[in-house]
Amino acid sequence: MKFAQFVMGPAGCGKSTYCAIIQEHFKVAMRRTCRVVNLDPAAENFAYDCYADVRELISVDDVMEELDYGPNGGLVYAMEYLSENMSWLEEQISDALDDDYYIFDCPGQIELYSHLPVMREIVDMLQNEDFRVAGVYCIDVNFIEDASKFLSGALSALTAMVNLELPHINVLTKCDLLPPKADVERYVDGDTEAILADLRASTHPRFRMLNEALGQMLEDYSLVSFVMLNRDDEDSIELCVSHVNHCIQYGENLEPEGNFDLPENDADLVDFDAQDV
Ligand SMILES: Nc1nc2c(ncn2[C@@H]2O[C@H](COP(=O)(O)OP(=O)(O)OP(=O)(O)O)[C@@H](O)[C@H]2O)c(=O)[nH]1
Repeated sequence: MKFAQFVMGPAGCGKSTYCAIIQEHFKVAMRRTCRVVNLDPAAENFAYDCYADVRELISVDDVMEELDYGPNGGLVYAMEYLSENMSWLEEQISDALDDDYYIFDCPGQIELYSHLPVMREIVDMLQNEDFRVAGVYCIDVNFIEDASKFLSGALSALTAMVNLELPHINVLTKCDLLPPKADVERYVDGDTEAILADLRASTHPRFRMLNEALGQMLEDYSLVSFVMLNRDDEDSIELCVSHVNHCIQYGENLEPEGNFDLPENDADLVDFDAQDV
């Protein structure tokens, strides 16, 4: 069995940064390799060590230049091209061995998860290749400062979850930017009643039944809980990794790999045995 995270979320929510943080955590804290594959043909730059890059197959810039498409049409064209040339991606993962771990950094456009088949096709291919895949949906914590924004974010996460049918984790990114007294606990804890109370106070009464139906649906799908990720807080990174790994059952009984340089000072060693998976 091989393992993978499929990292999704709106443009600019911090997907690539999330991938870099997790790759670094694997390397330093767990001393295991984590290969990150860029699946965004519109990506510009990223901080992780990229194992394979879809832009070697096709980039949105090339599509826009050669076919005179706009950025959104170019992205859809590029992803459909990837779908027709799935052998490229199969080739990139062809040397994956048992217990290998991959992260796929996906494009953000919602239509790829709502009504285009390509992301589902990629997931199906990975599962056929013996990958156990977790869907990781990133939402910028700054965009859930009120209940209606939270509801929009949760519904877009639900779209991806329903479409891909993967074990699913929602991650609130950029928590280092939260002001000290920010009140996001109710969203993190999945307190649907508190969220509905906020919605009742902030939206017109004619939306009351709709809001309550949406709140009920989120509760039914257990979608109102999120893991907070603060890149400056190692405990929060570890918690996030352990949530994701728990849902794909990665890590039990795995030894660290022997090919990492150890820090000179033993005190710098991170206690990877304590990882809570
Ligand atoms: N302070 C802070 N900034 C972050 C964090 N994550 C991302 N950013 C910033 O947010 C911006 C977007 O981050 P990316 O990681 O490129 O986001 P993305 O979702 O991959 O973006 P697209 O690929 O364009 O959809 C960059 O300027 C990052 O430096 C974080 O955890 N903390």
